Amino acid sequence: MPRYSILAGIAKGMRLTGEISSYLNEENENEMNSPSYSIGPGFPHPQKLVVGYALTSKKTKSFLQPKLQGLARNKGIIFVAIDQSRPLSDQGPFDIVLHKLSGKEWRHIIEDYRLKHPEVTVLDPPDAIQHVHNRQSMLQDVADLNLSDCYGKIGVPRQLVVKKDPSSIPDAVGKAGLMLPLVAKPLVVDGTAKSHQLSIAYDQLSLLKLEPPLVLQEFINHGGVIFKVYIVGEAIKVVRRFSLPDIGEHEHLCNDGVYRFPRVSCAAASADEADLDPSVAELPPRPLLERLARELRRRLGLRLFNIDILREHGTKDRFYVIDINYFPGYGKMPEYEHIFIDFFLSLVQGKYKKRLMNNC
Ligand SMILES: Nc1ncnc2c1ncn2[C@@H]1O[C@H](COP(=O)(O)OP(=O)(O)OP(=O)(O)O)[C@@H](O)[C@H]1O
Ligand SMILES: O=P(O)(O)O[C@H]1[C@H](OP(=O)(O)O)[C@@H](OP(=O)(O)O)[C@@H](O)[C@@H](O)[C@@H]1OP(=O)(O)O
Ligand SMILES: [Mg+2]
Ligand SMILES: [Mg+2]
Repeated sequence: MPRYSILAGIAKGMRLTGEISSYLNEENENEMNSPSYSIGPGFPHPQKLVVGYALTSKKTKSFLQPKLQGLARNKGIIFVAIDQSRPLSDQGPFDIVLHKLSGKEWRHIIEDYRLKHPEVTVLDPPDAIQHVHNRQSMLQDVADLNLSDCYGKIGVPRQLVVKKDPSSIPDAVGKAGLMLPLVAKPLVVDGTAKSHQLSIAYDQLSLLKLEPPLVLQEFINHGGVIFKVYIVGEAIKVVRRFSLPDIGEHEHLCNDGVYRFPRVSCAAASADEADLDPSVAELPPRPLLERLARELRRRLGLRLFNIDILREHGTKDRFYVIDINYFPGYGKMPEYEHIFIDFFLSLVQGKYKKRLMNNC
């Protein structure tokens, strides 16, 4: 029996008798002794909120930290691992499904599940995730936004997509009017280390050495600090990270070739406490981020993502979005545990209210 038909049943005055425990597989049975959550005033019956998750082991470790699990348990939220070797519909029932796995097969499984179980909140829809797995389409929605007069200007760097034939790159770069140096990024982000292998091309000749399919993006000097804007539903949290240093005239002239660079901004070390030039360190204006997050949530159809933003060095309010990631490393986001718990509760409260309205 789907959990939400139970909610609707309760709303109509039915009593709940031990049905929930049959939902939980054995390994979670002792969770039944933990507290339950109440989904709102006038709704006294306690419930368990079950979050099924299908994540890589790396993600499970970084996201499902003991503190999150403990706080969640106290609020009546339990996490249940999805067994990928068994049909998804035979598992649960879940209130929420969290997932980040690569491959077509998983996409089909989760899409099929969404269609068959509209009562379950799947975070997030596979098509919406696919959209941000391509470095061209991921930034298109930002480019389409006209956020030029919202406490600052926000756009995307000029960029060019090269699908094949590296010999055509210098010409294409010239025609598109892109200025060197350029950041070369694999077109598709598929969760592999290779899809995060970026390089800088300093001169025309080195463009021939690049391996399409890729995106060539103008390098934006930003004072070595990047802003990572984490979004969890309605919540927004910004952190500073160290990034690449500026490329001045001198560095540009003295370098040639293609330089691979490491995943500098992914490192856990935060730049939040560093002694930085205030004009570089100042966070982007809150109203700008709120507007951007709201628009992107709607346009992308995602609730769990982050946005990488650069401030052009020497400007106060010229910002560039350079990357959008689905279900990023939230474990590094301060207070992520409370933010997620509130988010999960808000999702079921929202659903419950909707059900009540429909039943009235
Ligand atoms: N256009 C740019 N101008 C200047 N620096 C850039 C630019 N694009 C990327 N960088 C630098 O390279 C880093 C990685 O770029 P990007 O975020 O696009 O790659 P990614 O592989 O998607 O990384 P992530 O681990 O965040 O998913 C950025 O954090 C930033 O330091
Ligand atoms: O490795 P971390 O935990 O930090 O998380 C990174 C995450 O890897 P994971 O999903 O395998 O965990 C990456 O996902 P893929 O593109 O490779 O799918 C991407 O979202 C990065 O931007 C995240 O770093 P952050 O932007 O938060 O610094
Ligand atoms: Mg990034
Ligand atoms: Mg990325």
